[in-house]
Amino acid sequence: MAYNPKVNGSFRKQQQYHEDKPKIKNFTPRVPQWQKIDEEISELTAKYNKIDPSSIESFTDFPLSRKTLNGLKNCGYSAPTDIQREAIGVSLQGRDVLGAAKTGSGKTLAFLIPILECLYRSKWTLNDGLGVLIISPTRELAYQTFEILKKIGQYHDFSAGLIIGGKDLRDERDRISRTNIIVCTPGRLLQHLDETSNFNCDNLKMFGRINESTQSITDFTFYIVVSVLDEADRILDMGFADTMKSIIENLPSERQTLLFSATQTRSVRDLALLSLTKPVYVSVHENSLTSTPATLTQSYIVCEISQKISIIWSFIKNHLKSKMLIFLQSCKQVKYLNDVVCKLRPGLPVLALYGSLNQLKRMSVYDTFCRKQYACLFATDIAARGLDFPAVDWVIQYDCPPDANTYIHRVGRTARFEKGGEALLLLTEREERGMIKQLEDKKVPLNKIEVNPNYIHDLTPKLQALCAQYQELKEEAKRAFTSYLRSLVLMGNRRVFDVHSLNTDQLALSLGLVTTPKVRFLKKRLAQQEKKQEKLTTSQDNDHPMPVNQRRTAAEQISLIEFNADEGNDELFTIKRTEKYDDTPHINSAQLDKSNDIVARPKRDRLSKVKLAKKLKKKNLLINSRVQYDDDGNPINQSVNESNMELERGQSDDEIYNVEKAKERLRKIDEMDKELYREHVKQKHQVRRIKEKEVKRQKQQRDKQNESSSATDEEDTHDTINIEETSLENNKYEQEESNISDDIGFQPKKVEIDNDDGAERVVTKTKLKRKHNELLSIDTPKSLANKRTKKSLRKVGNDSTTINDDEQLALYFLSK
Ligand SMILES: Nc1ncnc2c1ncn2[C@@H]1O[C@H](COP(=O)(O)OP(=O)(O)OP(=O)(O)O)[C@@H](O)[C@H]1O
Repeated sequence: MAYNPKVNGSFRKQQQYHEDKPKIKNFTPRVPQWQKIDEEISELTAKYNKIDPSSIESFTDFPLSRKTLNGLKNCGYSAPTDIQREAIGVSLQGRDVLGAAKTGSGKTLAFLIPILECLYRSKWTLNDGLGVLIISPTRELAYQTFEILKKIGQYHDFSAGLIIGGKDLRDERDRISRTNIIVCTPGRLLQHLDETSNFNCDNLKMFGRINESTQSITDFTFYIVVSVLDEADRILDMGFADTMKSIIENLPSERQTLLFSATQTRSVRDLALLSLTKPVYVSVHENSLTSTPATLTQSYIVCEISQKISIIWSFIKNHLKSKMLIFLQSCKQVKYLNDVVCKLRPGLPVLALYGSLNQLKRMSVYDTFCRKQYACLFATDIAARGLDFPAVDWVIQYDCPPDANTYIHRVGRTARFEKGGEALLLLTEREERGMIKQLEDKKVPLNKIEVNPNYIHDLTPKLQALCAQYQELKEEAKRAFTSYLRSLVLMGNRRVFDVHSLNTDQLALSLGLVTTPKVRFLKKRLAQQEKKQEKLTTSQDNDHPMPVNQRRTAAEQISLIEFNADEGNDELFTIKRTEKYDDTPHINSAQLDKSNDIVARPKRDRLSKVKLAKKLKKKNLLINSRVQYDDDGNPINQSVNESNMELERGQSDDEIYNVEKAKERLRKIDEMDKELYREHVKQKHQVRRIKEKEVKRQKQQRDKQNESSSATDEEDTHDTINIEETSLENNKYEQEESNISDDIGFQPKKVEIDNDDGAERVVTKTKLKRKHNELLSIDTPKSLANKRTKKSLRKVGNDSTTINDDEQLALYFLSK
């Protein structure tokens, strides 16, 4: 082998290297991953009880897992906000939490961080199924929360799913049982709980609670769920309360519950519904001078209702370099204003977000508005809570909010996380009187401003022209008009919202409608109120005769009735939302620990069916009686009803409600029915036989006449053929009739020959049927007896008499 200095040289070097190194290497075994995780978990849990919120400056000061800290760092979150500092510690300790902080203060992370930690600590895997439920009031908010969860939880191995309406249910069903964290809306969650067979919350396994004696997390044997209610007060509001109740029934009783909102609920009823265990109330801005962000400038304008649309149009035209969110009360108003403003081309992107929009469109509008620098978004209250649209400059409330809480959430879409923003509220005079007081009570600082009339561009003529040009737009305007009035009626607070004080003609005109649409529900409502007022006056006159000067005026009484509607007396409409914050008892922080003792209000007993039936019977009302009528409007089957009554009469309650007796009674009625039916069939056959005989006889007569006559001209032959065909058809038709068809759309003609003058008459199937029914309806015992006698007479008589008798009998029946 030839010498290669390069190779040989390097070989020598290698040899030298190996000779220098010690021959036996010290082997230190690698620590397995699971052991590292175990060590980290025990290290973290040991620190939970030592968390001191006041000393925390960065997220790394919390005992959080490396994966969570990395996720937070990646998203640019380093220092916690006030609510995060206060709430994360207690949540990690396994306590139920009621978290309250101003809008845009970072409540979302305050519950997302503990839930990730809690799953990590219990070594949750994909196979363990559902561990955490996050419930949001709107689809957009659920979507937004899901997106943040994905970002901060990117280093964890948990599965998360977004369960909201408007998405493919089957797809959700397939994956739901394998999902660890579900972010959902209440309705859709309940649908899955009801319909998805492999989805239940029974075997939710979660981290342990604080051990009462040692004050440390030692007990890992509990099976519990962490449920998070974002915008808790809204979710527990009247619209969702029933759904939430059903959801909570499906959750295990051992669970940790976190509730967050800018306007936190402390109503006893809500807390009883959730059955919280010694909840901790975390409110970081309770002592703040205002309940809205300090960086938010708020003002309001008082104007006529008819001026609103022109003011908004002028505002948009003057703020083309802004991002604005305009709130309206109903979907139809949003749709109309959006369409109108789009048609008028203001010079910036115009969007609309409302509940009746399809899900894909909703998502795309949400994304578009997030991305745009300058845009105008018309929206209903689905955009009022929790949505974190970046850099919104203006929030305008075109319609007065239903209550102060809704106001706070609406304006909270701007001035988020220490950024600036402005809010403008449009009010009518009446709304100003009622609403401003409420807002002041809630610590909302507002300035009244005047609008320079020179800046208002009157939009009415343009709208009228548009409505005249586009029929569809006109219809939309009508719908917007009606839905606004309806929304006013549905508002709980009658001191602020009075539909009858509105000038509806002016409102319609301002929307571009020349004539005011008729609103039936308003008329009905007025009539109801008048009735009530009359009753009130008469009862006052009768019960408490009062001097005239002390009696209430009609207007006062109407408003009194309206206020009564606040208490749920409104019969025509149901109140959508009540101001429960004012009328339900509240619970303070000190009392929260005792909230377990709260007892749900007992339900009123309902009348059972038997009790109801007995009550009706006492009043001599016949239960489930039905009277049927024939074509001429005469009652039929009366005999059965009567016999029912006969049977029931004279029996004691025990006999009537005895099942065996009832069965016996039904059997008797059945027998009677069968007997009647047999009689009917007999009559039917009898009549058909008579008719056949009659036709046969007529044919024979004609044959005889034909034979005897010498006339053989074509016309006569033709006639005969016609008649023969007709009679054949008659037979055919009778065959059909005997089958009693229900096909009323098809009416074959029947030619009937008048016995007196031999003329042909066209009879429709309906007429025939009626006649047939008439024949069948001869079911009185007397007529039956007559028929039987005639039949027996025919039997004993000779042939010729039989024919005559039959003919007479047939005529008798036909003339009936
Ligand atoms: N620790 C933090 N550091 C920096 N930014 C944060 C922090 N926490 C939250 N934010 C930002 O603050 C903004 C508002 O947060 P979030 O939506 O959680 O507020 P919120 O209190 O839930 O508001 P709302 O009451 O309207 O629901 C978001 O843009 C979020 O990214």
